[in-house]
Amino acid sequence: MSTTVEKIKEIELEMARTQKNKATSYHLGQLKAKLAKLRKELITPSGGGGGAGIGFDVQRTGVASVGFIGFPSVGKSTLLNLLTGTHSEAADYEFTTLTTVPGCVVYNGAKIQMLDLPGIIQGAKDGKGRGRQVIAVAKTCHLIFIVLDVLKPLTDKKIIETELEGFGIRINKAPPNIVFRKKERGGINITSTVPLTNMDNDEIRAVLTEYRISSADIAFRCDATIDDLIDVIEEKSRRYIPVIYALNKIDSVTIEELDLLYRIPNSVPISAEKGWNVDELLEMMWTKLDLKRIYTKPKGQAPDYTSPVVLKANACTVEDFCRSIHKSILDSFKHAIVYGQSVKHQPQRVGLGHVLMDEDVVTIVKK
Ligand SMILES: Nc1nc2c(ncn2[C@@H]2O[C@H](COP(=O)(O)OP(=O)(O)OP(=O)(O)O)[C@@H](O)[C@H]2O)c(=O)[nH]1
Ligand SMILES: [K+]
Ligand SMILES: [Mg+2]
Repeated sequence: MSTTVEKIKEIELEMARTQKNKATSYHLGQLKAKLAKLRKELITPSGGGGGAGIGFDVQRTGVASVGFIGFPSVGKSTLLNLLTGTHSEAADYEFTTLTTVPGCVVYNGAKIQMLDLPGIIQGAKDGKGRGRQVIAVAKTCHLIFIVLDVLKPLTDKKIIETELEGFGIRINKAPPNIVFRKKERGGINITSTVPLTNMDNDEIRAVLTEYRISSADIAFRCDATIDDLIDVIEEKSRRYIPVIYALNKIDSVTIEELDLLYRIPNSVPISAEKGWNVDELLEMMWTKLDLKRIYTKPKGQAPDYTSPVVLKANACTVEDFCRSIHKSILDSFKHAIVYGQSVKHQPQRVGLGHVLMDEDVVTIVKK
């Protein structure tokens, strides 16, 4: 019996050997689905526990978390220490950090947890080093800093992206716009609002057969690839997480080299050791986290701009606002009065379902 890792290697080899054409598309679709299933096997913790493992589970605090991923000695711990004032051992030898080290930064009034992690190496997702535990922690974060050494950013970037991808993390990407509904009967019904140029019916059929799906409605609303389809079928094991590339150690390159680095999308060149350009990194972090600051205004008083209630973009209704203060508020809630971007009239009376925007000012009126 070969191991899961060996089986994956065999399939990857076979895919590399198989030319993509009309005659092979069914076979390739089948291989891709098989690969996705094996990967899932690999990343599902055995023994049923959902935790990442000893030394990797830390108490989670704050409204959002940022995980640090990178090769050994790129400066992850130095960066954590700089941003949060925590002490995580930093040294010039690899694998200095062996567990998750949490720190905390308050930015725009929002408490954000930062998680320094051990370095990963190529093959991490297949169980090399502690890669699987490390990536499992990153998968629970709202944002990932991929920390790269500026002296070799592009090769490292590619390797790390592949490791995260293999673990079901989709970076800087929205979920594919595919509506997938499994049914008891009725066969496969495929519709699309745009021409599908990346896959043919044989490939789709192969994937569905591999997943033993015989009845489903599938509506493609984007020019999806077969990998997108698999992601939608495997929805539960996928996470769509924004990433910032922190290009560290810019104190060791020239201005000309720095200029080139700025062309990498979603990247911020920094020096964790010298504290250079940290403001830009935090600003981009804030943008990517997409948090909403809501200021409370007690009736008849000035708004409190010092300590906003911070909400996530996917949960920022008036109801979410009330809940995050105290759920008992909901019992006596009559309506809310809102000033800010989310309302047309200043102020405007709204109900629990109203969606708030960044820097809105809210007064809760009780029954
Ligand atoms: N020149 C320079 N060196 C840096 C910078 N940031 C970190 N270093 C050095 O790089 C080495 C590794 O730093 P660490 O912070 O331990 O790196 P790490 O990524 O946490 O390493 P592991 O925990 O082993 O994976 C140390 O010698 C740091 O002093 C930087 O901005 N510039
Ligand atoms: K180190
Ligand atoms: Mg470290």
